[in-house]
Amino acid sequence: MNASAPVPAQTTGREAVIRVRDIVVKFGERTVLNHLDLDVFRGEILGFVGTSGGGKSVLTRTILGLVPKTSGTVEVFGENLDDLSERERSALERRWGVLFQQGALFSSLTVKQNIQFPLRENLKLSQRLLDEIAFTKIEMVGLKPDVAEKLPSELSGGMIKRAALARSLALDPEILFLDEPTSGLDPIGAGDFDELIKTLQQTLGLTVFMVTHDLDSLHTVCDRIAALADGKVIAQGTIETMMAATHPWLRAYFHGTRARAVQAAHG
Ligand SMILES: Nc1ncnc2c1ncn2[C@@H]1O[C@H](COP(=O)(O)OP(=O)(O)OP(=O)(O)O)[C@@H](O)[C@H]1O
Repeated sequence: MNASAPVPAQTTGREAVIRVRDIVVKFGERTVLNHLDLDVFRGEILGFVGTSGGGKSVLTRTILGLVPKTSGTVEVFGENLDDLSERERSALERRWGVLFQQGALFSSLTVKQNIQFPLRENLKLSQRLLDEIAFTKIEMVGLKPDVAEKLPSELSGGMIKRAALARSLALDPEILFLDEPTSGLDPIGAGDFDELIKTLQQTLGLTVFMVTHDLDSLHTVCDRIAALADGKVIAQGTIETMMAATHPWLRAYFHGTRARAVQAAHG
């Protein structure tokens, strides 16, 4: 780990399912991630916060292999992603699910077809089994069965998020990546979605990497938080650790007006 963000004692000895080491990502002259280290431990919900435009999505996309890095390593399930053959890489990718910020459902496909898309791409299953799985996932994310035949344009924002979540769960992943899952939802919808994430983590044993700005989510669902500023993880630990941190951005974020209101609400 870098000197500014030592791994807290309570996390040592746990299995890191994602291990990011010394990652540098540059776009032209601009360095977005600057020798960043991060661990995500099995079974936890890690909330990833940071300055706006600081590189949270870039880190997520780097872990997923969607952004080329200048240097550093990403290990997932103990495998260095750079060392994998194409076949090994596809097998590993089937073990994670991703929920992008806008849901990113295929607009011309029904919810059922969207959920079945990754299944068809990766497995050879009968239509009966495909339907059974789609309906299980729809139920799992708290949607009614009649949503199966609807197009994304016929759904509310909250339903689209749930449908996209159902698709990201199609292949029974062990890790779930969520990019600002509650953005665009009203507070009640956001609270319900947080609760759903927590329930899924507990019932499915998921490890969750969640980029968020939502202080309610950090308080209610995250086991641990990591904060990004100046291209590095500047602090990590529980919400109490974050609140005790002295970095100016962390102080502003965790002690601002909005933060005080949220703390009052969560006792
Ligand atoms: N493909 C790209 N090419 C060039 N610059 C990029 C690219 N992707 C991201 N960036 C830049 O990298 C920086 C970090 O972007 P990123 O989207 O990761 O920030 P973020 O922390 O997720 O921000 P926010 O909280 O506002 O969503 C931004 O300055 C962005 O413009």
